[in-house]
Amino acid sequence: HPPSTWKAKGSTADTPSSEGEHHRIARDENTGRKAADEDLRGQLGAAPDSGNSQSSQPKSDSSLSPQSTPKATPADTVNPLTIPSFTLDSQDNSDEDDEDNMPPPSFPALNSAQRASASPLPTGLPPSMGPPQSKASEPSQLMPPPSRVVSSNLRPLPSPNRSLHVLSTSPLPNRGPLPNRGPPTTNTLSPSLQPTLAVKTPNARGKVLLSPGHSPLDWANLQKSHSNLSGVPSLIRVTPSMLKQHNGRKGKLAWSSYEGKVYNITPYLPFHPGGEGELRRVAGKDGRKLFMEVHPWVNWENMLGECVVGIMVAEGEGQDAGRSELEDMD
Ligand code: HEM
Repeated sequence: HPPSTWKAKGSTADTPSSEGEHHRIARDENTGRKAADEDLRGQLGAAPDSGNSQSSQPKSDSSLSPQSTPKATPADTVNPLTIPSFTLDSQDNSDEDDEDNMPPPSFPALNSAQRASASPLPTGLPPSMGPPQSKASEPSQLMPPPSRVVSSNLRPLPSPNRSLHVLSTSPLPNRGPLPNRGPPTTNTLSPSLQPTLAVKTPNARGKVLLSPGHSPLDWANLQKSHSNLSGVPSLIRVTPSMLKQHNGRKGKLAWSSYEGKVYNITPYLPFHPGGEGELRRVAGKDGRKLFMEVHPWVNWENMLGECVVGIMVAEGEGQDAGRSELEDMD
């Protein structure tokens, strides 16, 4: 800034302006008009008469040319229009004038979020549906790529024993309910449907362990062999007493009747998925009711097709009676 002495000289006190306050301050800071003139002479090349620190400041200002600086001349000959104003107020006023001449600032600002959201997106979508392009362009705002699947991070597959255990404890689909072998917890079933006896499960898994070579497939293959599994040379007529005698005990065969047909269940005992003990319960008697309570979906005709002994007849009409009748006919 120019020294305050320039203000005192350039804009005289008789100039009515808002700079009067500054001029008074300038005069107060200096010793008077004489001292100010001495400073100006020093600036114009005249011999300085003192080492005043304030007089040296204008020398350092390269913008001040002695030829263009009118302040060395008497104040009455100076054209006020050519005198630049160095006061702070003048400088501020000039800036304000420049700002006044500038167009008003845009509102919202050209780079504001309001303007960005109000302007249509290049995709033509409404702003609410458009992707946050400005944010998406920043790498920090992008979704992280999916982590690579490493085999070591995967859970180990269940062991074969574990998978078998799960399968055994859950009901198989489309196979109907499992038999209730324990004591009844509820009394919702009719008395006829409730099991009369509690059946022990052969193992903790609730699945009967069949001996090797006695799987359902083994039984199917045995039936396909068309070997006579009935234990009789030909179909016979079976009386109720005859059926009762074949109860599978003490080395006797196990017969069971189903809807008028008599089957030799003896060879099927080790193949029965429900266990030999379960199947023995119907030995020597009609097993249809118990059979249907446990697994009505099982086709006993196909399962025991090669085990047919004969047909149920009334007492006194059994094989012996029939044979005698045939003998009588002969
Ligand atoms: C001769 C007559 C019978 C035949 C041909 C027979 C056949 C079968 C067959 C094929 C299965 C397997 C069913 C499946 O997996 O869906 C089975 C399971 C079963 N059977 Fe029999 N059965 C007979 C009699 C009986 C009787 C009288 C009882 C009980 C008193 C019984 C109790 C069971 C039980 C509890 C199962 C379920 C085994 C399991 O799911 O682990 N079965 N039977």
